[in-house]
Amino acid sequence: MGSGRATVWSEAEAPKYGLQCPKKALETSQILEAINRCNSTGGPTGTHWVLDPVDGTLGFVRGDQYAVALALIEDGKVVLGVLGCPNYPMKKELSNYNHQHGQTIPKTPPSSDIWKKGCVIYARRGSGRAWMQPLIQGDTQFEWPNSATLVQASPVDDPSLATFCEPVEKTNSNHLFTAGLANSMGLKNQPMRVHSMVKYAAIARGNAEVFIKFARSGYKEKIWDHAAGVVIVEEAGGVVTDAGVCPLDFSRGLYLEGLDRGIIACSGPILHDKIIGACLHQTMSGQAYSEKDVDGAADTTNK
Ligand SMILES: Nc1ncnc2c1ncn2[C@@H]1O[C@H](COP(=O)(O)O)[C@@H](OP(=O)(O)O)[C@H]1O
Ligand SMILES: [Mg+2]
Repeated sequence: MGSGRATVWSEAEAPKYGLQCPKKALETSQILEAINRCNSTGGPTGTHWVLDPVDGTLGFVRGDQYAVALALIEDGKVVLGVLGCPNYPMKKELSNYNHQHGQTIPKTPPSSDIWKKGCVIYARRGSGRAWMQPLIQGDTQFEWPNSATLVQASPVDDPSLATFCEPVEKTNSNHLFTAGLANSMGLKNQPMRVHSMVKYAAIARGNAEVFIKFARSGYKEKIWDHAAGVVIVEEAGGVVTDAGVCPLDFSRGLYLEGLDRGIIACSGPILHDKIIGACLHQTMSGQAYSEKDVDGAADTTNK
């Protein structure tokens, strides 16, 4: 299951990850057959891997943030999430440096020796822990924990100190509505606009406190754009719901069916309560939340 693109993983890399290399190299037809087996449509029962091989395509083509996202869903619940973030630095201060300079990655790193580019962040449901480690470089053998470190969502619960992140593209989320929310909550920092599920990674490792995505009405969120990120944020201590305070429902097929307006991911319950309150207030006071409501630009296509 995935977003329709396929990556062919190099068999030669297998031993690096403690896996057995196939005795004979796979032929193209065998690889295509394996890819064709990826035809699950999800649902409430069974076990499914959910893969987004390039999440944040625009970020990828721009040389900015993107993620390779993998999640395991068992009977409709996400039990495992892994985010490979090739342009997201291990060092927290470097991610902050990027944000302060209005870009998600610096084009010129401050110093190449401290610039360990790229990380993998992952969590298992119920473990209460989320891990981060550098991408395996060169000939390094993968031997867990291989410099993996625990990450935790930020303890900040004062909105005036919190940073919120959102999609870069205003076609993907209503920036006007989120600016209104941020304002009514007293969020003072500039929004951190980041492509892809790296936004969930930023919450889980404490670079930002709030992630809000309010897509146009008619747009249906895909499970592969959120599954890995949600479990990672939750295990790192964060809270993720829709605007109606319901958990995201991964049991209803390829889409997050029944999603109430938008997605709100926070570093903790206090900020989450505040943003839900602000959201209610904003909706009651008639502020439109979807771009369609704002400018009539209905777009019901599901890319
Ligand atoms: N009109 C739209 N509204 C909301 N999300 C959209 C959208 N069109 C595409 N997307 C989804 O938003 C994802 C990117 O998220 P973000 O905007 O947070 O970077 C895309 O993932 P892909 O890039 O994997 O296709 C895509 O699935
Ligand atoms: Mg995606």
